[in-house]
Amino acid sequence: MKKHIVVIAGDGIGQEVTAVGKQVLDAIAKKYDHEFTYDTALIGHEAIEATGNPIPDETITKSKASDAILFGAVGHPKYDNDPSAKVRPEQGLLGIRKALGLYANLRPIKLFDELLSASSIKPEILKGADILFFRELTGDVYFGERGRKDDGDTAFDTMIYSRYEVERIVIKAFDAAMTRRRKLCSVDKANVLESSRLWREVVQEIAPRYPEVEVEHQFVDAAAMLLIKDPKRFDVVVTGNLFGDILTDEASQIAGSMGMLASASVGDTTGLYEPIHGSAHDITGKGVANPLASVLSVALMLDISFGMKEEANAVVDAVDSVLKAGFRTRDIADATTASDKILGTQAMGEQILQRLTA
Ligand SMILES: NC(=O)C1=CN([C@@H]2O[C@H](COP(=O)(O)OP(=O)(O)OC[C@H]3O[C@@H](n4cnc5c(N)ncnc54)[C@H](O)[C@@H]3O)[C@@H](O)[C@H]2O)C=CC1
Ligand SMILES: CC(C)CC(=O)C(=O)O
Ligand SMILES: [Mg+2]
Repeated sequence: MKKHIVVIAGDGIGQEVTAVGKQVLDAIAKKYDHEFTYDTALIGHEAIEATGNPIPDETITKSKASDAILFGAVGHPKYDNDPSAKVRPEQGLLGIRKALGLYANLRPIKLFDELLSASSIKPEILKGADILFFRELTGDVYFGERGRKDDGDTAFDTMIYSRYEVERIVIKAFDAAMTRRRKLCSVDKANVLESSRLWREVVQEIAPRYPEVEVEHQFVDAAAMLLIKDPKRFDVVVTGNLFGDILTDEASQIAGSMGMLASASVGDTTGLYEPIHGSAHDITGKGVANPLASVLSVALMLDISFGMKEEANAVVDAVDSVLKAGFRTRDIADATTASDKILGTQAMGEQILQRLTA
């Protein structure tokens, strides 16, 4: 099969982990006789440095022409410590999501058994946890009106949702629940927020179309607690942009590390595949970042955008095999991991590639 992929590695460890993801794509193309062609594009801090714009038009044009996008991360400490900066790397990521209409962000939380002891949660609580988050990605407080008033001493961000925005993500989540354990948890803050009351209303309206799906509503504060107390109670979770952003970083601890969580952002056109983590300034350039979230993002691309189930499974199996062999990056190593099995980013990638080329 012929596919055209745009690689947008971005900032910080985005560069390091995406290099491994790209090698995995190459290995899959070779093993299964596919023709993957590539283009690269700028985003975030590196795009600001080169063009003054965190999301150059060229990046959008190339992305629109792609079959899929492999994305790394954006962010730079310079901006994190300068609240007054008007042009910011994160605008690049928000901008590409909006421009491509990528309204549904799928974040699977799946624990590899080998990592049971890598999490700070007790193994008996974790074992068997398997959650699929649907995070709405192009609305909410990230895209609502924001600004300052009273000579800059008052600031506001608007949490805003329209009915159609809620409907389309909720339908996707129900459809996914039908292919899984048929449980859907909708997370909101409807006891306080009007946008959440609209959200809950829409879920209640759509639910009768899926009589086989058991629906529950949780307030976001309680959902945050239940995720750690009893992660196995969740199957599909659907929520807004802000709540989904926060809850999935929390849920990464169910999978052992931020470095393990992949995501797929889909809408009506191309798909964008990225780790859920950011540019991780604290480890950038050290060669220790876990590349498995990028590798697993490639698996999601193969499956969701290209319909290559066998290839996707081969990538997930390679990750499983590497973990079974005891290899770990620093973030998923525990006290029992032998020091010679703790690998850097590229060495971990090599282990994956060895299995895909065997
Ligand atoms: N999707 C994106 O591009 C995102 C970008 N950001 C940006 O990234 C920058 C850093 O933000 P943080 O809050 O520190 O979030 P972060 O996700 O970059 O890092 C959080 C913690 O997880 C660790 N971590 C993340 N990915 C890892 C990996 N692959 N392997 C091992 N450890 C890993 C980091 O070392 C850090 O201790 C900021 O500028 C922020 O705006 C943050 C989140 C998402
Ligand atoms: C720029 C942020 C919205 C990125 C982020 O934290 C995420 O998408 O998870
Ligand atoms: Mg996030």
